Amino acid sequence: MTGPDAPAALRATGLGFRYRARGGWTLRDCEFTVPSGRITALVGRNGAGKSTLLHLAGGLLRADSGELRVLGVVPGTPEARARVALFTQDKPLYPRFTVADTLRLGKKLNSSWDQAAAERIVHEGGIPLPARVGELSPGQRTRVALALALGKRPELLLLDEPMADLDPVARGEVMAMLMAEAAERGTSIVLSSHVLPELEQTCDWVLLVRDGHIELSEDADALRESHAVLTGHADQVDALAARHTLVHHRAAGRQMTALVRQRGPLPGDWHVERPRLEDILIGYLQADDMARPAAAEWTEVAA
Ligand SMILES: Nc1ncnc2c1ncn2[C@@H]1O[C@H](COP(=O)(O)OP(=O)(O)OP(=O)(O)O)[C@@H](O)[C@H]1O
Repeated sequence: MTGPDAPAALRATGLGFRYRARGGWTLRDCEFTVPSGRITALVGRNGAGKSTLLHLAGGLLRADSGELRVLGVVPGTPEARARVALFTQDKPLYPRFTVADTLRLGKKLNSSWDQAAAERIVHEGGIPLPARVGELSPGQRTRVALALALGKRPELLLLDEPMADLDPVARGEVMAMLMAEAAERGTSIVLSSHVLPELEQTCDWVLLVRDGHIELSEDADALRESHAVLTGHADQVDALAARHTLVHHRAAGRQMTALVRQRGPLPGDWHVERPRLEDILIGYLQADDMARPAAAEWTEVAA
């Protein structure tokens, strides 16, 4: 179901998770809602917790605290498994199977299987159906795994760095395919990626994870409208920070460039530019560095 009454694609309340072997919390107090029918960019620095979040949503891991719902249901239940597809970085496929065997298995396991859609995805990559999966390149295996995920005709598609092994042409094709899927079928898509320019045209919702917390869960256009890149004299920074949220700033001599979330009219003595989504995301990701102690301070903390 899509539309205003549809349950959220993802909803988390107080969500927490820790890997037993590791001890501390990997995700903590996560509160967010991703509406259905969106293409969501899941972004964050290495180790922020993106894959963990997708594995929880896909039902491969269980929350240690709080609650996560996918399309209004508990992840990993038969209902959720029927409606949600998860593409993981390790792409678990049987290497001795041919591509045709793999799609046959997809058909056997999924009542809503769309063989034509799955075959189209592998054909577009020039992958012969009789080829053995174990003899394919990583990028070709990515395509087969995507064919399995999309052939299932899921209502929610969770993709963990699907572009990582693809060549530039294939990346464009896969992005176009995902946009068509969302536009034609209303499929909700959550896509983790480090390639920010590719998210600019595709994604209309942003979920940004920082050190196991959700920092942003917001409409992409609303983010563009509420942020500004300002350039001006560095001695104005305190006045700026008093009125607006300073996400990230960088000084070069007396000049300063700042990414701010506006909390009202901007003062006139700054040069103002509207940022691209990529600029905003980089600003938030760089803000991680400002919040972290420098290397020497890490040593002190550890000592
Ligand atoms: N199986 C595991 N056992 C123990 N710790 C893990 C395991 N998987 C991930 N972690 C840890 O959990 C944290 C979050 O990892 P996760 O893979 O979710 O991050 P990520 O945001 O997807 O990173 P990346 O962008 O590098 O893929 C990291 O500190 C990682 O070391």
